[in-house]
Amino acid sequence: MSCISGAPCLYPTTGNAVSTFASALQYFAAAQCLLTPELLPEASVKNFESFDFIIVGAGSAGSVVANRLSENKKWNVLLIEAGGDAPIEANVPGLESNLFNTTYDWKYLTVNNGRTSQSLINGSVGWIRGKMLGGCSSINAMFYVQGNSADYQRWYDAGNKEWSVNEVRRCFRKSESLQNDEMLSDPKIRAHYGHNGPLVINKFNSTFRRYTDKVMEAWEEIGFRNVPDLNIENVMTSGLIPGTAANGVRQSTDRAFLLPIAGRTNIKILKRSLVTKVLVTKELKAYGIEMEKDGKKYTFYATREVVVSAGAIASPQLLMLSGIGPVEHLREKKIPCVVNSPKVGQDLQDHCVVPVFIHGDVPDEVSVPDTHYDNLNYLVNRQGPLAQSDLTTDAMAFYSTDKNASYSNCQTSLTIFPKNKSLLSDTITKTFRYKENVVDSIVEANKNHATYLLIYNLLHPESKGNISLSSNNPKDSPLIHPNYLSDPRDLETVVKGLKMATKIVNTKYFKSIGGFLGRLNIPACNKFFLDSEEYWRCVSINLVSTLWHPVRTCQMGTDIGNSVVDSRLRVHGVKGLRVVDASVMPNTVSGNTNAASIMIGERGSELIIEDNTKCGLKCISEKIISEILEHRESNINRI
Ligand SMILES: Cc1cc2nc3c(=O)[nH]c(=O)nc-3n(C[C@H](O)[C@H](O)[C@H](O)COP(=O)(O)OP(=O)(O)OC[C@H]3O[C@@H](n4cnc5c(N)ncnc54)[C@H](O)[C@@H]3O)c2cc1C
Repeated sequence: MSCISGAPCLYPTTGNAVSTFASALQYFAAAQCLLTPELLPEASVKNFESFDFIIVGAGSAGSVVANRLSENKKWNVLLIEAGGDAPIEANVPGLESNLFNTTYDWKYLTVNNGRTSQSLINGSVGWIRGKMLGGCSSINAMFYVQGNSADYQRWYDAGNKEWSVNEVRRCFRKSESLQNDEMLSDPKIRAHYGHNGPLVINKFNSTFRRYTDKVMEAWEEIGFRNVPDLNIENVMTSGLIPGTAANGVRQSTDRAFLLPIAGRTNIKILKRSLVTKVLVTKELKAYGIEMEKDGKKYTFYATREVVVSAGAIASPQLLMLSGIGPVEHLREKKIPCVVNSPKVGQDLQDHCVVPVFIHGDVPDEVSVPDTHYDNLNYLVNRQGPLAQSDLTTDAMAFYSTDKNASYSNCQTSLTIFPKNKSLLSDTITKTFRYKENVVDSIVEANKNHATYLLIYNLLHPESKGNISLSSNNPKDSPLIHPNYLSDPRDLETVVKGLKMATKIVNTKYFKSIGGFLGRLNIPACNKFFLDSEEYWRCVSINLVSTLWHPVRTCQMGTDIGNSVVDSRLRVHGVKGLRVVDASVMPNTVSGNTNAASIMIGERGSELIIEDNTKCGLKCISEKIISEILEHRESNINRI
């Protein structure tokens, strides 16, 4: 037997060395316990119990709503989540991709349209979605991006008067607790962020910093100015983005908004419970929900409101299952129509992705002992590769294909794979579902070269997708038609944006490391010159994928003809029912959508609180109480 170094292991010892190292081993064997926060207790709830509010979904927005509504001790709140507690992998940033395609992911797949994404397995894009406390905030890449003020001005200009830029900015600050010393030392940055909110914002200590610094110099060289804060300046700029991670641990919304209120007696949380229907009276007032847990059906009542925060896929799905949606579609799925709401599930927007692979001489292969050291470093110091996302670095650029634009239409984030990195093949196969021929061409180049992956995404797509029901069974995944690049303007912007991004290959840094653009083996595109417009047009059509930012499927707006909810997030046509999550965005934002979803949770809670404080107990009408009693009687009799 010999040590890693090759020295013999059976070396003379007094015994102390053995016990010293053995105790260290014991420490490391138990170290995963140091990573786990307390678990939120499972509520004990009786079937047919009543609450003031029922919230469906404990994700980015729903966790915020649950926290804010239960601040009022007089209100009883029930929060229902389809998934369970997040696993250890959700706490450790560098294990993010290990959650994909597990029971903690809804594992949605888009419908193959026979035209785009044909170099993906079965022509369908994997729409990862968190199915656990924290929702997608427990599985995402942790970038904290607020978007451009012009995005919110558009919301306001479309008639959504509750969403002025000032209100939106105030609600971002309400959630935030900026804890990065360098950022705090800059007065402008300090003033931009909030400091007393539950959500910790910090920066990653990237282990790739010496390379990200060089890529930032390269971005500067091609006109994407380096700035100290990308949430303040995000047009033709590059920099390091802050993250929802603190001291090497993910700050998901359950950790930030639910754990601290575990002691409140007026909130109950049900886990692993699938809400299947919102109950609506004949007078069109929501008065409860039906759900399933461990194969049993339950009914719970809401005397004030039902808040749907199930995310951009499941929220429209639940509305349709409850009879609120386009009448023809409901009829086809044999669901009685409660309200004909034609925009439910429509006008879906998503940030679509096209990858650019650039190969170069560094960074070199990571040795096995280095990997072991990295793991120990994380356990002891919460530092090293495991303290940052395994899918991306924190370097990012925002730019526009239009020279005079006031906000960006392209975003690029940077991932670095050292030479011969097995994670590269895993990432592109499992995460992006690329077919073998594409994967092989990238992995082959990575064998002897480091790989810089620029994840390009289109920020303001004109193409509109939709979500519809595959059946009236709540357990069946809905049909997702993203319709990426169906509007020709999108393809033109993507091609221009990619051409701007690839200029980086000719910068000083990339020349110094022998950088070259990798050709992707896509048979349909192999006839085109590498980096030509035709090549990128072909690659984009064949490889288009997602950054997992679906929005707008329950958009807010002025009436039922153009939207699903009003500016106060009340579902058009039904009283006592709101949607509060990413699905209500009237237009997507210039960046990743987690921060905006949390902000929607904050603003939505304020609107609910305002409306329910104004009317006091009058919000609970006698009519509703008698409906609930009648419903309970008839159901209890049936049991
Ligand atoms: C892989 C990935 C990476 C991402 N990276 C980033 C990033 O780095 N930065 C960023 O800003 N954004 C990122 N995003 C996007 C961002 O996380 C989402 O936009 C945001 O979390 C959406 O919040 P939400 O509240 O609308 O929905 P969610 O967070 O998805 O919450 C919905 C919750 O409802 C639950 N639910 C659904 N249906 C039911 C039902 N019928 N009954 C009970 N519960 C139900 C779900 O399980 C889930 O917990 C990423 C997303 C993914 C998937």
